[in-house]
Amino acid sequence: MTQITIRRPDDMHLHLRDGAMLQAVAPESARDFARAIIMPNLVPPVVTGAQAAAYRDRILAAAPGFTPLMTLYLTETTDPADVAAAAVSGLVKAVKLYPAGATTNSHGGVRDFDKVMPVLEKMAEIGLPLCTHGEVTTPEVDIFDREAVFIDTVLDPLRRRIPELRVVMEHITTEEGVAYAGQGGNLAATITTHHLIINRNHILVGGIKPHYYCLPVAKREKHRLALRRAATSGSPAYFLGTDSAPHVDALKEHACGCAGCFTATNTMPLLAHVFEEEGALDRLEAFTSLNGAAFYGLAPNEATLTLVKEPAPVTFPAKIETGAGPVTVFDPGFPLHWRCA
Ligand SMILES: NC(=O)N[C@@H](CC(=O)O)C(=O)O
Ligand SMILES: [Zn+2]
Ligand SMILES: [Zn+2]
Repeated sequence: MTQITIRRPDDMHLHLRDGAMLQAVAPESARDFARAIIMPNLVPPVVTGAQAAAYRDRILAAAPGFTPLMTLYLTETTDPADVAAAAVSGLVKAVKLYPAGATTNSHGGVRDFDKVMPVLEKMAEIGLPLCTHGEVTTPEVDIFDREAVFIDTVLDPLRRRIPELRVVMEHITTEEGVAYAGQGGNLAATITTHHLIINRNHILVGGIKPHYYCLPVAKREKHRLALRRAATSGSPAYFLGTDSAPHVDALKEHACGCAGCFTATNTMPLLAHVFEEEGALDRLEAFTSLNGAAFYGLAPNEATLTLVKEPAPVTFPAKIETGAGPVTVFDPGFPLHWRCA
């Protein structure tokens, strides 16, 4: 097949940042995607409905025609009434849980779950999903085990406490995550583009590759293969959340480099490549354009996106320029023949 047309995709986990970075990266997503669940880990974070409304306006100004689906950053002092009002008005589509210290700008996140129970109970009542960065921060737990330990010691107990809570396990990276999310029902998971392509060897073999470093960190090959089976299965429990997370090169190529891969520019061609490799191009649309919308109770987009396979490799810019400095575009390390028409 040399061409495929699908419903216009949605990115159910996206970092757009703010200011000059927002101006540069928002059009990169808007080119191919209709909507995105917008992560709230700004500095300072998007905590209140009023902050989400103001951030939404800044995104719309940077990418007219793109539909940002806003989220709130859960803190131990989040007001359940403010969350409920922002959800009922249609402004906010989810609340994001960052265990304190787990990832970029997560220091204001949750330490004591007892303190957020009233918010979570309210969310369960009104059907507002909780998106989780699913890694424990316990220093003793190995970084490659932090997702699996989170599922056993945080997520599963939480879901037993509030069975009605709708949960999206964000950016799963392990076969444990695939299996747990596969229970479906009020549970689902996003999978990133880059975790379908790289394993931990890509980060570490032959020299450290800072642009492949993200959180949760890529795992062993068997986990990448489990993610590929899940993403291409067609199961409604799995959908695309790119976690495209721009950091300027100066902060990636650094003695203590930031976590995040920037995939907004070439995600759809990369996914066409992956799904073609798996013999599952007919299930690309479910992953990128149907399953996530269904979980969030949204109609799929009416507009379409056509992907074309070229005989010769297609090139993408190695970097995009932003007012804050250059940002390196994710390089899969293989020739890519797909492009968006
Ligand atoms: N994924 C990442 O490695 N980084 C994200 C944060 C996150 O999604 O955990 C970021 O905001 O930079
Ligand atoms: Zn995260
Ligand atoms: Zn993220």
